[in-house]
Amino acid sequence: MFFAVISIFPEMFCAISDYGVVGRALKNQQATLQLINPRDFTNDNYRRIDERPFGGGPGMVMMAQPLEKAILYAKELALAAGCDVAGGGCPVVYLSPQGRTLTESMVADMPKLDGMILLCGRYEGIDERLLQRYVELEISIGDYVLTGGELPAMVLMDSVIRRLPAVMSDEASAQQDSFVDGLLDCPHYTKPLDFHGDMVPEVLLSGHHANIAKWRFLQQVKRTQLRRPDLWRAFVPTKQQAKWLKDLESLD
Ligand SMILES: NC(=O)c1ccc(N[C@@H]2CC[C@@H](O)C2)nc1
Repeated sequence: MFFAVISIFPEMFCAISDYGVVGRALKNQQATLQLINPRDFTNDNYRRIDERPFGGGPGMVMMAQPLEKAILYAKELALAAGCDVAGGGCPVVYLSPQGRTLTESMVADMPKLDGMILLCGRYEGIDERLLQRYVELEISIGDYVLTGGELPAMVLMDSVIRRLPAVMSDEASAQQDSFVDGLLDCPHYTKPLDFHGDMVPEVLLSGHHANIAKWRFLQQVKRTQLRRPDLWRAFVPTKQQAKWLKDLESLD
């Protein structure tokens, strides 16, 4: 999957390109990451990419022209990478608090894309005319304001790349399925068996996989009911899960 990032701080992205599952996926070319700095598309000696806002007010606004050139260059790279740019296979995505809040179900659909061009703003934001002309999808990672779109862009890429078929291991994808059906995750345990007298739940040591699956599911249910009643109300159990739910009162 192709990713192009437009940012005045491209160095920030080593936080995902140099570590862990995502770093490995990029190294193995299971996903590609092109970093594009709008400053390289300026014509003046100061490489200006921001200006004072019309109408006054605090701060600076990112100018349309350097970003437009950077977006057009990103589209060329996407084309060269085989993305169906004209057919919407590689949307320009703007990260902002005004966007649609990112959810796992949105993430689940993204690997179907050929790629994404992620536009990261700084200062007070980006000239509205650039956004209206080029942005196809506006995404927020939550209802709070950050100093830039880079961290949201990395959150988005991490959530998508980890779900690419070649990246996710088998047992993780099974786990992913249970999680993505709208329940919170179950508790996890590993060595040592005894942590300050806190022991690992017996069922997890039993080797009885059906009982373990049932216990984990009921733990997810309990946790979701307690912490996210909104998710619980929307949850639709499978036939097997519905059977397990009948035993909920027997949960330890
Ligand atoms: N919640 C979010 O996903 C989010 C995204 C971007 C952001 N800040 C940038 C800086 C200027 C403007 O481009 C928007 N804050 C919060």
